[in-house]
Amino acid sequence: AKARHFKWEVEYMYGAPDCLEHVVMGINGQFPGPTIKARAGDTLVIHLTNKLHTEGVVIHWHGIRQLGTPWADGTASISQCAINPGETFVYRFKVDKAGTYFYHGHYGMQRSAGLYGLLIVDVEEGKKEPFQYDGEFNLLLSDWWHKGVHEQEVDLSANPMRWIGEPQSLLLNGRGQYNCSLAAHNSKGSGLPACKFRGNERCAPNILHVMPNKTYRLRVASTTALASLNLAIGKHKLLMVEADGNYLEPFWVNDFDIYSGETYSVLFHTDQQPTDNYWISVGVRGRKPATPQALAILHYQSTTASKLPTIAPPQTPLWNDYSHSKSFSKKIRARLLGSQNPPPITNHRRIFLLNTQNRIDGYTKWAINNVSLTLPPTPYLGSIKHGFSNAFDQKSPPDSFVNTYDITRPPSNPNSTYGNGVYMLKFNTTIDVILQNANALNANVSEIHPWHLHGHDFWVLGYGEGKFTKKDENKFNLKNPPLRNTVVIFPYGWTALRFMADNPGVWAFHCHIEPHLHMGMGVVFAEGVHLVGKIPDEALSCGLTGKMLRSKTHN
Ligand SMILES: O=C1O[C@H]([C@@H](O)CO)C(O)=C1O
Repeated sequence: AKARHFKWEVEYMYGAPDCLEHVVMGINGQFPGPTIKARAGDTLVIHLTNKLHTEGVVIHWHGIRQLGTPWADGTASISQCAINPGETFVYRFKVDKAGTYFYHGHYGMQRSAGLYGLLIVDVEEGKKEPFQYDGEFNLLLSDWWHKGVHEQEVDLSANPMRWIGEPQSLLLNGRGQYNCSLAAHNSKGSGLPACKFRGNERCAPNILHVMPNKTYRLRVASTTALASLNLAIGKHKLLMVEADGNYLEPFWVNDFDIYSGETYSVLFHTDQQPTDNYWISVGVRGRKPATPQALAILHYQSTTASKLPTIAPPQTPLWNDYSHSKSFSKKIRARLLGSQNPPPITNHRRIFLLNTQNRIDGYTKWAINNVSLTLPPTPYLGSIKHGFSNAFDQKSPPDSFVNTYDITRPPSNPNSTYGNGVYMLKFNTTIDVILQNANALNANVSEIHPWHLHGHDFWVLGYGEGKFTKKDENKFNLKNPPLRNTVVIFPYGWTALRFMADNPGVWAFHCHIEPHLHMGMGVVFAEGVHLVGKIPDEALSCGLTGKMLRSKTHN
Protein backbone atom coordinates (compact mmCIF):
# COMPACT_ATOMS: atom_id res chain seq x y z
CA ALA A 1 0.00 0.00 0.00
CA LYS A 2 1.22 3.48 -0.69
CA ALA A 3 0.27 7.11 -0.36
CA ARG A 4 -0.72 8.78 -3.62
CA HIS A 5 -0.43 12.57 -3.70
CA PHE A 6 -2.39 14.91 -5.92
CA LYS A 7 -2.39 18.69 -6.30
CA TRP A 8 -5.70 19.84 -7.68
CA GLU A 9 -7.06 23.25 -8.57
CA VAL A 10 -10.78 23.64 -9.12
CA GLU A 11 -11.80 26.40 -11.50
CA TYR A 12 -14.42 27.53 -13.95
CA MET A 13 -13.23 27.21 -17.51
CA TYR A 14 -14.55 26.92 -21.03
CA GLY A 15 -15.41 23.50 -22.34
CA ALA A 16 -17.66 22.06 -25.02
CA PRO A 17 -19.23 19.02 -23.37
CA ASP A 18 -21.78 18.52 -26.16
CA CYS A 19 -19.94 20.55 -28.84
CA LEU A 20 -21.54 23.83 -27.72
CA GLU A 21 -19.10 25.97 -25.80
CA HIS A 22 -20.10 26.35 -22.16
CA VAL A 23 -18.61 27.23 -18.80
CA VAL A 24 -17.78 24.03 -16.91
CA MET A 25 -16.08 23.26 -13.64
CA GLY A 26 -12.70 21.75 -14.25
CA ILE A 27 -9.84 20.33 -12.22
CA ASN A 28 -6.33 21.25 -13.36
CA GLY A 29 -7.84 22.39 -16.64
CA GLN A 30 -9.60 19.08 -17.27
CA PHE A 31 -13.29 18.28 -17.62
CA PRO A 32 -14.28 15.75 -16.36
CA GLY A 33 -11.71 15.82 -13.57
CA PRO A 34 -8.70 13.46 -13.68
CA THR A 35 -9.34 9.75 -13.17
CA ILE A 36 -7.72 8.58 -9.95
CA LYS A 37 -6.28 5.06 -10.06
CA ALA A 38 -5.27 3.42 -6.82
CA ARG A 39 -5.02 0.05 -5.13
CA ALA A 40 -7.01 -1.19 -2.17
CA GLY A 41 -5.23 -0.14 1.02
CA ASP A 42 -3.65 2.98 -0.50
CA THR A 43 -3.95 6.37 1.12
CA LEU A 44 -5.02 9.21 -1.15
CA VAL A 45 -3.77 12.69 -0.31
CA ILE A 46 -5.50 15.35 -2.39
CA HIS A 47 -4.46 18.97 -1.91
CA LEU A 48 -7.52 20.74 -3.22
CA THR A 49 -7.15 24.44 -3.98
CA ASN A 50 -10.24 26.51 -4.65
CA LYS A 51 -9.66 28.76 -7.68
CA LEU A 52 -13.32 29.74 -8.03
CA HIS A 53 -12.89 33.36 -6.83
CA THR A 54 -16.48 33.84 -5.62
CA GLU A 55 -17.71 30.60 -4.07
CA GLY A 56 -16.65 27.77 -1.81
CA VAL A 57 -16.04 24.19 -2.86
CA VAL A 58 -15.79 20.66 -1.43
CA ILE A 59 -15.35 17.23 -3.05
CA HIS A 60 -17.14 14.08 -1.94
CA TRP A 61 -15.50 10.67 -2.56
CA HIS A 62 -18.59 8.73 -3.49
CA GLY A 63 -18.62 5.17 -2.18
CA ILE A 64 -15.53 5.56 0.01
CA ARG A 65 -16.65 4.98 3.60
CA GLN A 66 -14.07 7.26 5.25
CA LEU A 67 -13.43 4.82 8.10
CA GLY A 68 -11.75 6.93 10.78
CA THR A 69 -11.67 10.08 8.61
CA PRO A 70 -15.27 11.41 8.61
CA TRP A 71 -13.97 14.98 8.12
CA ALA A 72 -12.72 13.94 4.65
CA ASP A 73 -16.17 13.00 3.32
CA GLY A 74 -16.43 16.29 1.45
CA THR A 75 -19.95 17.40 2.34
CA ALA A 76 -20.36 21.11 2.97
CA SER A 77 -22.22 21.88 6.23
CA ILE A 78 -22.05 18.22 7.25
CA SER A 79 -18.44 17.03 7.40
CA GLN A 80 -16.54 20.27 6.84
CA CYS A 81 -16.69 23.98 6.09
CA ALA A 82 -16.64 24.80 2.40
CA ILE A 83 -13.11 25.66 1.23
CA ASN A 84 -12.89 29.42 0.67
CA PRO A 85 -11.58 30.92 -2.59
CA GLY A 86 -7.81 30.79 -2.67
CA GLU A 87 -7.59 28.28 0.18
CA THR A 88 -6.42 24.68 0.13
CA PHE A 89 -7.90 21.73 2.01
CA VAL A 90 -6.11 18.40 2.23
CA TYR A 91 -8.27 15.31 1.80
CA ARG A 92 -6.39 12.36 3.26
CA PHE A 93 -8.17 9.02 3.42
CA LYS A 94 -7.75 5.34 2.77
CA VAL A 95 -9.38 3.52 -0.14
CA ASP A 96 -9.89 0.25 1.68
CA LYS A 97 -11.88 -1.75 -0.86
CA ALA A 98 -11.37 -2.42 -4.57
CA GLY A 99 -14.15 -1.19 -6.83
CA THR A 100 -15.52 1.43 -9.17
CA TYR A 101 -16.08 4.79 -7.54
CA PHE A 102 -16.23 8.44 -8.46
CA TYR A 103 -15.94 11.84 -6.84
CA HIS A 104 -17.99 14.98 -7.21
CA GLY A 105 -18.79 18.40 -5.76
CA HIS A 106 -21.16 18.38 -2.77
CA TYR A 107 -21.83 22.06 -2.30
CA GLY A 108 -24.74 23.87 -3.92
CA MET A 109 -25.23 22.33 -7.35
CA GLN A 110 -21.57 22.05 -8.27
CA ARG A 111 -21.95 18.45 -9.41
CA SER A 112 -24.37 19.69 -12.09
CA ALA A 113 -21.72 22.21 -13.14
CA GLY A 114 -19.39 19.38 -14.07
CA LEU A 115 -17.32 18.90 -10.91
CA TYR A 116 -16.81 15.15 -11.11
CA GLY A 117 -14.42 12.39 -12.12
CA LEU A 118 -13.71 8.68 -11.69
CA LEU A 119 -11.96 6.93 -8.81
CA ILE A 120 -10.89 3.41 -9.69
CA VAL A 121 -9.55 1.16 -6.96
CA ASP A 122 -7.83 -2.03 -8.05
CA VAL A 123 -7.30 -5.06 -5.85
CA GLU A 124 -4.16 -5.12 -3.72
CA GLU A 125 -0.87 -5.96 -5.39
CA GLY A 126 -0.68 -9.71 -5.83
CA LYS A 127 -4.42 -10.26 -5.26
CA LYS A 128 -6.89 -11.22 -7.96
CA GLU A 129 -10.44 -10.22 -8.84
CA PRO A 130 -12.91 -13.14 -8.68
CA PHE A 131 -13.31 -12.88 -12.47
CA GLN A 132 -10.94 -12.53 -15.42
CA TYR A 133 -10.61 -10.08 -18.24
CA ASP A 134 -8.09 -9.00 -20.86
CA GLY A 135 -8.61 -5.25 -20.77
CA GLU A 136 -10.80 -2.59 -19.25
CA PHE A 137 -12.60 0.65 -20.06
CA ASN A 138 -14.35 3.30 -17.99
CA LEU A 139 -17.48 5.24 -18.82
CA LEU A 140 -18.56 8.12 -16.61
CA LEU A 141 -22.17 9.03 -17.39
CA SER A 142 -23.60 12.50 -16.85
CA ASP A 143 -26.31 14.80 -18.13
CA TRP A 144 -25.91 18.36 -19.33
CA TRP A 145 -28.01 21.53 -19.46
CA HIS A 146 -27.34 24.63 -21.51
CA LYS A 147 -28.53 26.80 -18.65
CA GLY A 148 -25.81 27.52 -16.10
CA VAL A 149 -26.14 26.00 -12.63
CA HIS A 150 -26.50 29.29 -10.85
CA GLU A 151 -29.59 30.06 -12.93
CA GLN A 152 -30.85 26.52 -12.42
CA GLU A 153 -30.47 26.99 -8.69
CA VAL A 154 -32.38 30.28 -8.71
CA ASP A 155 -35.11 28.69 -10.88
CA LEU A 156 -35.59 25.84 -8.41
CA SER A 157 -35.61 28.22 -5.47
CA ALA A 158 -38.05 30.68 -7.07
CA ASN A 159 -41.72 31.10 -6.18
CA PRO A 160 -43.29 29.62 -8.17
CA MET A 161 -40.55 27.06 -8.78
CA ARG A 162 -39.27 26.87 -12.35
CA TRP A 163 -38.40 23.27 -13.07
CA ILE A 164 -35.07 22.69 -14.87
CA GLY A 165 -36.65 20.25 -17.34
CA GLU A 166 -34.87 17.42 -19.08
CA PRO A 167 -31.16 17.66 -19.97
CA GLN A 168 -30.09 18.86 -23.43
CA SER A 169 -27.46 16.12 -23.71
CA LEU A 170 -26.14 12.96 -22.14
CA LEU A 171 -22.36 12.79 -21.78
CA LEU A 172 -20.04 9.78 -21.83
CA ASN A 173 -16.71 10.66 -20.21
CA GLY A 174 -17.76 14.30 -20.57
CA ARG A 175 -18.56 14.06 -24.29
CA GLY A 176 -21.90 14.34 -26.04
CA GLN A 177 -23.19 15.60 -29.36
CA TYR A 178 -25.91 18.25 -29.50
CA ASN A 179 -27.60 19.12 -32.78
CA CYS A 180 -26.15 16.21 -34.70
CA SER A 181 -26.46 12.45 -34.69
CA LEU A 182 -23.58 10.00 -34.83
CA ALA A 183 -25.93 7.30 -36.06
CA ALA A 184 -27.84 9.38 -38.64
CA HIS A 185 -26.82 6.85 -41.33
CA ASN A 186 -28.49 3.95 -39.57
CA SER A 187 -31.22 5.25 -37.30
CA LYS A 188 -34.22 6.73 -38.99
CA GLY A 189 -36.37 9.40 -37.44
CA SER A 190 -33.96 11.20 -35.13
CA GLY A 191 -34.23 14.08 -37.59
CA LEU A 192 -30.78 15.35 -36.72
CA PRO A 193 -28.09 15.76 -39.37
CA ALA A 194 -25.11 13.43 -39.30
CA CYS A 195 -22.20 14.51 -37.12
CA LYS A 196 -18.97 15.22 -38.94
CA PHE A 197 -15.94 14.56 -36.82
CA ARG A 198 -12.27 14.46 -37.65
CA GLY A 199 -11.57 12.94 -34.26
CA ASN A 200 -9.71 15.71 -32.43
CA GLU A 201 -12.78 17.73 -31.37
CA ARG A 202 -13.40 18.14 -27.62
CA CYS A 203 -16.79 16.47 -28.13
CA ALA A 204 -15.69 13.70 -30.51
CA PRO A 205 -17.25 10.35 -29.60
CA ASN A 206 -15.58 7.87 -27.27
CA ILE A 207 -14.09 4.90 -29.11
CA LEU A 208 -13.35 1.69 -27.21
CA HIS A 209 -10.69 -0.23 -29.11
CA VAL A 210 -11.00 -4.00 -28.68
CA MET A 211 -9.46 -7.14 -30.13
CA PRO A 212 -11.72 -9.97 -31.30
CA ASN A 213 -12.29 -12.95 -28.99
CA LYS A 214 -11.27 -11.32 -25.75
CA THR A 215 -13.06 -10.45 -22.52
CA TYR A 216 -13.29 -6.84 -21.39
CA ARG A 217 -14.38 -5.17 -18.21
CA LEU A 218 -16.44 -2.04 -18.59
CA ARG A 219 -16.70 0.12 -15.49
CA VAL A 220 -19.69 2.44 -15.55
CA ALA A 221 -20.50 5.19 -13.06
CA SER A 222 -23.46 7.57 -13.19
CA THR A 223 -23.12 11.07 -11.78
CA THR A 224 -26.19 12.45 -13.57
CA ALA A 225 -27.99 15.40 -12.00
CA LEU A 226 -31.39 13.99 -12.94
CA ALA A 227 -31.49 11.21 -15.52
CA SER A 228 -31.89 7.52 -14.83
CA LEU A 229 -30.12 5.70 -17.64
CA ASN A 230 -29.90 2.39 -19.45
CA LEU A 231 -26.80 1.09 -21.21
CA ALA A 232 -26.51 -1.53 -23.94
CA ILE A 233 -23.87 -2.62 -26.47
CA GLY A 234 -25.21 -3.71 -29.84
CA LYS A 235 -25.07 -7.52 -30.25
CA HIS A 236 -23.06 -8.00 -27.04
CA LYS A 237 -24.38 -9.54 -23.85
CA LEU A 238 -23.22 -8.12 -20.54
CA LEU A 239 -22.25 -9.99 -17.39
CA MET A 240 -22.94 -7.95 -14.24
CA VAL A 241 -20.08 -8.54 -11.76
CA GLU A 242 -19.69 -5.52 -9.49
CA ALA A 243 -21.91 -2.78 -8.09
CA ASP A 244 -20.86 0.19 -5.91
CA GLY A 245 -17.56 -1.50 -5.03
CA ASN A 246 -19.07 -4.87 -4.09
CA TYR A 247 -19.07 -8.16 -5.99
CA LEU A 248 -22.26 -9.52 -7.48
CA GLU A 249 -23.40 -13.05 -8.10
CA PRO A 250 -22.74 -12.76 -11.86
CA PHE A 251 -25.75 -12.64 -14.21
CA TRP A 252 -26.19 -11.91 -17.92
CA VAL A 253 -28.28 -9.09 -19.35
CA ASN A 254 -28.80 -7.44 -22.72
CA ASP A 255 -28.94 -3.99 -21.12
CA PHE A 256 -28.97 -2.55 -17.61
CA ASP A 257 -30.39 0.45 -15.79
CA ILE A 258 -28.09 2.70 -13.82
CA TYR A 259 -29.32 5.43 -11.49
CA SER A 260 -27.45 8.51 -10.39
CA GLY A 261 -24.96 7.56 -7.69
CA GLU A 262 -24.54 3.96 -8.81
CA THR A 263 -21.57 2.19 -10.36
CA TYR A 264 -21.33 -1.17 -12.10
CA SER A 265 -18.71 -3.36 -13.71
CA VAL A 266 -19.80 -5.58 -16.58
CA LEU A 267 -17.83 -8.11 -18.59
CA PHE A 268 -18.40 -8.72 -22.28
CA HIS A 269 -16.84 -11.00 -24.87
CA THR A 270 -15.84 -9.61 -28.24
CA ASP A 271 -17.38 -12.58 -30.01
CA GLN A 272 -19.20 -10.75 -32.79
CA GLN A 273 -18.42 -10.30 -36.48
CA PRO A 274 -14.96 -8.66 -36.30
CA THR A 275 -15.36 -6.84 -39.62
CA ASP A 276 -17.99 -4.57 -38.08
CA ASN A 277 -18.06 -2.01 -35.26
CA TYR A 278 -20.89 -1.70 -32.73
CA TRP A 279 -22.74 1.08 -30.92
CA ILE A 280 -22.72 1.50 -27.19
CA SER A 281 -25.91 3.39 -26.43
CA VAL A 282 -27.14 5.14 -23.30
CA GLY A 283 -30.69 6.44 -23.01
CA VAL A 284 -33.11 7.91 -20.48
CA ARG A 285 -35.40 5.84 -18.22
CA GLY A 286 -38.05 6.72 -15.66
CA ARG A 287 -38.87 10.22 -16.87
CA LYS A 288 -40.39 11.07 -20.22
CA PRO A 289 -37.25 11.55 -22.31
CA ALA A 290 -36.52 14.70 -24.27
CA THR A 291 -32.83 13.92 -24.67
CA PRO A 292 -31.27 11.87 -27.47
CA GLN A 293 -29.31 8.72 -26.68
CA ALA A 294 -25.60 9.11 -26.05
CA LEU A 295 -23.43 6.92 -28.27
CA ALA A 296 -19.92 5.52 -28.23
CA ILE A 297 -18.23 3.13 -30.63
CA LEU A 298 -16.98 -0.34 -29.83
CA HIS A 299 -14.20 -0.69 -32.38
CA TYR A 300 -12.89 -4.11 -33.36
CA GLN A 301 -9.26 -3.57 -34.28
CA SER A 302 -9.57 -5.86 -37.27
CA THR A 303 -11.45 -3.08 -39.02
CA THR A 304 -11.04 0.71 -39.07
CA ALA A 305 -12.33 2.90 -36.26
CA SER A 306 -13.86 5.35 -38.72
CA LYS A 307 -16.18 2.68 -40.07
CA LEU A 308 -19.55 3.43 -38.50
CA PRO A 309 -21.47 0.42 -37.20
CA THR A 310 -23.78 -1.08 -39.81
CA ILE A 311 -26.34 -2.10 -37.19
CA ALA A 312 -28.47 0.65 -35.60
CA PRO A 313 -27.81 1.49 -31.90
CA PRO A 314 -29.67 -0.63 -29.35
CA GLN A 315 -32.97 0.99 -28.46
CA THR A 316 -33.38 2.03 -24.83
CA PRO A 317 -36.38 0.28 -23.23
CA LEU A 318 -39.46 2.51 -23.00
CA TRP A 319 -38.99 5.11 -20.25
CA ASN A 320 -42.00 3.86 -18.29
CA ASP A 321 -41.36 0.14 -18.66
CA TYR A 322 -40.86 -0.20 -14.91
CA SER A 323 -41.27 -3.97 -14.93
CA HIS A 324 -38.04 -4.17 -16.95
CA SER A 325 -36.26 -2.02 -14.32
CA LYS A 326 -37.69 -3.93 -11.38
CA SER A 327 -36.82 -7.30 -12.79
CA PHE A 328 -33.21 -6.13 -13.22
CA SER A 329 -33.00 -4.68 -9.69
CA LYS A 330 -34.40 -7.86 -8.18
CA LYS A 331 -31.78 -10.02 -9.93
CA ILE A 332 -28.95 -8.27 -8.09
CA ARG A 333 -27.46 -10.54 -5.42
CA ALA A 334 -24.25 -10.35 -3.40
CA ARG A 335 -21.41 -12.69 -4.18
CA LEU A 336 -20.54 -13.84 -0.68
CA LEU A 337 -16.78 -13.89 -0.56
CA GLY A 338 -14.11 -12.04 1.36
CA SER A 339 -15.53 -9.12 3.26
CA GLN A 340 -19.11 -9.55 2.10
CA ASN A 341 -21.37 -11.08 4.72
CA PRO A 342 -25.10 -11.52 5.02
CA PRO A 343 -26.81 -8.93 7.25
CA PRO A 344 -27.72 -9.42 10.91
CA ILE A 345 -31.15 -11.06 10.94
CA THR A 346 -32.70 -8.53 13.28
CA ASN A 347 -32.57 -4.77 13.64
CA HIS A 348 -32.43 -2.43 16.62
CA ARG A 349 -34.31 0.44 15.05
CA ARG A 350 -36.44 0.87 11.98
CA ILE A 351 -36.82 4.29 10.42
CA PHE A 352 -39.57 4.89 7.86
CA LEU A 353 -38.87 7.73 5.45
CA LEU A 354 -41.84 9.03 3.46
CA ASN A 355 -40.77 10.88 0.30
CA THR A 356 -43.18 13.64 -0.69
CA GLN A 357 -43.21 16.74 -2.82
CA ASN A 358 -44.54 19.63 -0.75
CA ARG A 359 -44.94 23.33 -0.46
CA ILE A 360 -43.58 25.80 2.06
CA ASP A 361 -44.99 29.35 1.75
CA GLY A 362 -45.65 28.68 -1.92
CA TYR A 363 -42.17 27.31 -2.66
CA THR A 364 -42.01 23.77 -4.07
CA LYS A 365 -39.93 21.45 -1.90
CA TRP A 366 -39.27 17.78 -1.27
CA ALA A 367 -39.77 16.57 2.26
CA ILE A 368 -38.99 13.44 4.26
CA ASN A 369 -41.64 12.72 6.90
CA ASN A 370 -42.78 16.26 6.21
CA VAL A 371 -39.38 17.83 6.93
CA SER A 372 -37.51 19.55 4.10
CA LEU A 373 -33.77 19.56 4.81
CA THR A 374 -31.95 22.89 5.05
CA LEU A 375 -28.31 22.71 6.05
CA PRO A 376 -26.97 24.75 9.00
CA PRO A 377 -24.04 27.21 8.80
CA THR A 378 -21.90 25.18 11.23
CA PRO A 379 -21.07 21.70 9.87
CA TYR A 380 -22.64 18.98 12.03
CA LEU A 381 -19.49 16.95 12.58
CA GLY A 382 -17.73 19.79 14.40
CA SER A 383 -20.82 21.09 16.19
CA ILE A 384 -21.76 17.67 17.58
CA LYS A 385 -18.20 16.75 18.51
CA HIS A 386 -17.67 20.05 20.31
CA GLY A 387 -21.13 20.15 21.88
CA PHE A 388 -22.67 23.22 20.26
CA SER A 389 -26.28 22.46 21.05
CA ASN A 390 -27.53 25.63 19.38
CA ALA A 391 -26.02 24.76 15.99
CA PHE A 392 -29.08 22.87 14.69
CA ASP A 393 -32.54 21.59 15.75
CA GLN A 394 -31.94 19.35 18.76
CA LYS A 395 -35.25 17.57 18.31
CA SER A 396 -34.90 14.37 16.29
CA PRO A 397 -36.79 14.27 13.01
CA PRO A 398 -39.62 11.70 13.08
CA ASP A 399 -38.95 7.94 12.70
CA SER A 400 -42.19 7.41 10.81
CA PHE A 401 -45.23 9.05 9.28
CA VAL A 402 -48.97 8.75 10.00
CA ASN A 403 -50.18 5.34 8.89
CA THR A 404 -53.30 6.86 7.35
CA TYR A 405 -51.17 8.70 4.77
CA ASP A 406 -52.46 7.93 1.28
CA ILE A 407 -49.38 7.44 -0.91
CA THR A 408 -51.48 7.06 -4.06
CA ARG A 409 -52.69 10.68 -4.08
CA PRO A 410 -51.13 14.13 -3.91
CA PRO A 411 -50.65 15.16 -0.26
CA SER A 412 -54.02 16.25 1.18
CA ASN A 413 -52.15 18.91 3.15
CA PRO A 414 -49.09 19.78 1.08
CA ASN A 415 -47.69 22.21 3.67
CA SER A 416 -44.32 21.14 4.95
CA THR A 417 -41.69 22.58 7.25
CA TYR A 418 -37.96 23.22 7.04
CA GLY A 419 -35.68 21.37 9.42
CA ASN A 420 -32.06 20.51 10.06
CA GLY A 421 -32.38 17.94 12.86
CA VAL A 422 -30.24 14.79 12.99
CA TYR A 423 -31.13 11.12 13.41
CA MET A 424 -28.80 10.16 16.28
CA LEU A 425 -28.03 6.46 15.83
CA LYS A 426 -26.79 4.44 18.76
CA PHE A 427 -23.25 3.33 17.95
CA ASN A 428 -22.90 -0.25 16.67
CA THR A 429 -26.62 -0.85 16.30
CA THR A 430 -28.37 -2.28 13.26
CA ILE A 431 -30.57 0.24 11.48
CA ASP A 432 -33.34 -0.51 9.00
CA VAL A 433 -34.62 2.16 6.69
CA ILE A 434 -37.84 1.76 4.77
CA LEU A 435 -37.87 4.30 1.98
CA GLN A 436 -41.49 4.91 1.07
CA ASN A 437 -42.36 6.59 -2.21
CA ALA A 438 -45.62 8.47 -2.76
CA ASN A 439 -47.49 10.66 -5.21
CA ALA A 440 -45.91 14.05 -6.02
CA LEU A 441 -47.92 17.30 -6.04
CA ASN A 442 -49.56 16.57 -9.39
CA ALA A 443 -52.07 13.71 -9.58
CA ASN A 444 -50.81 10.43 -11.04
CA VAL A 445 -47.15 11.36 -10.77
CA SER A 446 -44.64 9.42 -8.71
CA GLU A 447 -40.98 9.52 -9.65
CA ILE A 448 -37.82 7.47 -9.23
CA HIS A 449 -35.46 8.56 -6.45
CA PRO A 450 -31.99 7.02 -6.08
CA TRP A 451 -30.98 7.32 -2.40
CA HIS A 452 -27.29 7.51 -1.50
CA LEU A 453 -25.83 6.88 1.95
CA HIS A 454 -22.49 8.35 3.00
CA GLY A 455 -20.04 6.51 5.25
CA HIS A 456 -21.55 3.03 4.78
CA ASP A 457 -22.63 0.32 2.45
CA PHE A 458 -26.10 -1.07 3.20
CA TRP A 459 -27.84 -4.31 2.38
CA VAL A 460 -30.79 -3.98 0.03
CA LEU A 461 -33.34 -6.27 1.66
CA GLY A 462 -36.14 -5.83 -0.84
CA TYR A 463 -38.47 -3.78 -2.97
CA GLY A 464 -42.25 -3.71 -3.01
CA GLU A 465 -45.33 -2.02 -4.36
CA GLY A 466 -47.57 0.39 -2.46
CA LYS A 467 -47.26 1.10 1.21
CA PHE A 468 -44.90 -1.08 3.25
CA THR A 469 -46.63 -3.30 5.80
CA LYS A 470 -45.18 -5.47 8.55
CA LYS A 471 -45.79 -8.68 6.62
CA ASP A 472 -43.56 -7.45 3.79
CA GLU A 473 -40.68 -8.36 6.12
CA ASN A 474 -41.29 -11.99 5.28
CA LYS A 475 -40.06 -11.31 1.74
CA PHE A 476 -36.76 -9.74 2.82
CA ASN A 477 -33.64 -11.31 1.34
CA LEU A 478 -31.47 -11.98 4.41
CA LYS A 479 -29.34 -14.59 2.65
CA ASN A 480 -27.44 -12.73 -0.05
CA PRO A 481 -28.76 -9.16 -0.38
CA PRO A 482 -26.41 -6.90 -2.32
CA LEU A 483 -24.27 -4.35 -0.49
CA ARG A 484 -24.68 -0.94 -2.08
CA ASN A 485 -24.29 2.72 -1.27
CA THR A 486 -27.13 3.82 -3.55
CA VAL A 487 -30.55 2.29 -4.12
CA VAL A 488 -33.63 3.35 -5.98
CA ILE A 489 -37.25 3.66 -4.87
CA PHE A 490 -39.68 2.97 -7.67
CA PRO A 491 -42.85 5.05 -8.19
CA TYR A 492 -45.50 4.28 -5.54
CA GLY A 493 -43.20 1.63 -4.04
CA TRP A 494 -40.91 1.02 -1.08
CA THR A 495 -37.33 -0.16 -0.69
CA ALA A 496 -35.96 -1.71 2.51
CA LEU A 497 -32.32 -1.48 3.52
CA ARG A 498 -30.23 -2.33 6.58
CA PHE A 499 -26.87 -1.09 7.79
CA MET A 500 -24.62 -1.12 10.83
CA ALA A 501 -24.19 2.26 12.52
CA ASP A 502 -20.54 1.43 13.08
CA ASN A 503 -18.66 4.32 11.48
CA PRO A 504 -18.18 7.28 13.84
CA GLY A 505 -19.20 10.44 12.04
CA VAL A 506 -22.07 12.43 10.56
CA TRP A 507 -23.43 11.11 7.30
CA ALA A 508 -25.79 12.45 4.68
CA PHE A 509 -28.47 10.16 3.29
CA HIS A 510 -30.25 11.74 0.37
CA CYS A 511 -31.81 11.55 -3.05
CA HIS A 512 -28.92 11.72 -5.55
CA ILE A 513 -30.97 13.81 -7.99
CA GLU A 514 -29.23 17.16 -7.63
CA PRO A 515 -32.32 19.41 -7.91
CA HIS A 516 -34.23 17.18 -5.47
CA LEU A 517 -31.48 17.39 -2.84
CA HIS A 518 -31.41 21.12 -3.45
CA MET A 519 -35.15 21.19 -2.70
CA GLY A 520 -34.63 19.43 0.64
CA MET A 521 -34.75 15.72 -0.15
CA GLY A 522 -32.37 14.31 2.41
CA VAL A 523 -31.74 13.46 6.04
CA VAL A 524 -28.66 13.38 8.29
CA PHE A 525 -27.48 10.45 10.41
CA ALA A 526 -24.90 10.65 13.20
CA GLU A 527 -23.27 7.86 15.21
CA GLY A 528 -20.39 7.53 17.64
CA VAL A 529 -19.28 11.14 17.18
CA HIS A 530 -17.62 11.01 20.63
CA LEU A 531 -15.24 8.41 19.12
CA VAL A 532 -14.15 10.67 16.25
CA GLY A 533 -10.47 11.64 16.45
CA LYS A 534 -9.12 15.18 16.14
CA ILE A 535 -10.94 17.00 13.36
CA PRO A 536 -8.49 19.12 11.32
CA ASP A 537 -8.97 22.83 12.12
CA GLU A 538 -9.44 23.55 8.40
CA ALA A 539 -12.70 21.57 8.50
CA LEU A 540 -13.98 23.66 11.41
CA SER A 541 -13.09 27.18 10.31
CA CYS A 542 -16.65 28.47 9.86
CA GLY A 543 -19.72 29.11 12.02
CA LEU A 544 -19.64 28.33 15.74
CA THR A 545 -16.62 26.06 15.44
CA GLY A 546 -14.76 28.85 13.61
CA LYS A 547 -15.54 31.16 16.50
CA MET A 548 -14.30 28.47 18.88
CA LEU A 549 -10.99 28.23 17.02
CA ARG A 550 -10.53 31.97 17.18
CA SER A 551 -11.18 32.11 20.93
CA LYS A 552 -8.22 31.83 23.26
CA THR A 553 -9.79 29.22 25.51
CA HIS A 554 -9.68 26.58 22.78
CA ASN A 555 -7.19 23.80 23.28
O1 LIG B 1 -39.04 18.08 -8.51
C1 LIG B 1 -39.63 18.03 -9.58
O2 LIG B 1 -40.47 19.01 -10.06
C2 LIG B 1 -40.95 18.60 -11.34
C3 LIG B 1 -42.42 18.51 -11.36
O3 LIG B 1 -42.88 17.68 -10.33
C4 LIG B 1 -43.07 19.88 -11.16
O4 LIG B 1 -42.80 20.71 -12.24
C5 LIG B 1 -40.34 17.28 -11.55
O5 LIG B 1 -40.55 16.55 -12.59
C6 LIG B 1 -39.56 16.98 -10.51
O6 LIG B 1 -38.86 15.87 -10.39
